[in-house]
Amino acid sequence: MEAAKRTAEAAPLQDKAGRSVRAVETDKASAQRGEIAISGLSKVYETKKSRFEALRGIDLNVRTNEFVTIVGPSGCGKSTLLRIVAGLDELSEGLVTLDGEEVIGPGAERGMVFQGYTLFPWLTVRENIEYGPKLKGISTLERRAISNHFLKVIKLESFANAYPKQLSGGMKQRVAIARALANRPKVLLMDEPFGALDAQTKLEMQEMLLEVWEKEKTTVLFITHDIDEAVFLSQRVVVMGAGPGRILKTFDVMLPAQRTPEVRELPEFLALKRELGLLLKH
Ligand SMILES: Nc1ncnc2c1ncn2[C@@H]1O[C@H](COP(=O)(O)OP(=O)(O)OP(=O)(O)O)[C@@H](O)[C@H]1O
Repeated sequence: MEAAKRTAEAAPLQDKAGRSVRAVETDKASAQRGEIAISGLSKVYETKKSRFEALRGIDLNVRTNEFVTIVGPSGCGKSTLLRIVAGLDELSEGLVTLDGEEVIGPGAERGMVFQGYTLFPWLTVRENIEYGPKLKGISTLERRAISNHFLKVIKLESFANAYPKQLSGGMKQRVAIARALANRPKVLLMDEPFGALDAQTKLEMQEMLLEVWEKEKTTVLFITHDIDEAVFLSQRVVVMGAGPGRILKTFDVMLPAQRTPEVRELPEFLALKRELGLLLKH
């Protein structure tokens, strides 16, 4: 027993690329996980005086490792839907499952990134990233390996000891993504994460997110107002309509898997943007 314990303690916590062993092992397992199934979902906001049907009859499956974006007019219920998947809001009817298990509340297997910067201002970048693993009781050494890995992924190694107020908006969102990923979520739920960024930073963040998504193998459900962003990032675009919020149409994005900036010039890219634009006008 003692010998086994010693061996475990002596085992390297990082692989050659500097990634924690736990991270590498979890990656292998994550290839088969992260499937969201939403069926017959309705949401009614009700008070004694009023009743508002925000969502009606939503059916949507997001496959393991898939990147799906939801677009739709303001108020059509995109955030409500995401909050229900996150377990932050309750549905009125229907069912949401993650890998077959009913979602009944928030959970570390579902990471959230919002538009507003939600970093803890009193913690450094590294401490923000290590926050979730620390709550889980992961050792200091292993937490360090996790934060090292994600600092590298988001290319902010030199800002490890900086505080959020010392970062630009784009950098803060990179840390928010790293912080969500440090919990090794099965899915990443993103509500207009780049909505507040300037145009150039937004493009850089989109490319960075795709790199991270490919590396970390996470299912992503992403909300945006920006059609260009939706087409560039995703494998599928879901268009919602309002009154009550419902799914109008789903589009497979038939673009090269490698989304280089040149993809934006392709006729297929422009055609899909046009089609989405027309649908959203009505
Ligand atoms: N707690 C609440 N109580 C009552 N109504 C609510 C509540 N939260 C949201 N709503 C209503 O539900 C509808 C959907 O809101 P939601 O924020 O999900 O839309 P959205 O598509 O994300 O909008 P936006 O793109 O502007 O963020 C809106 O009409 C909103 O006013």
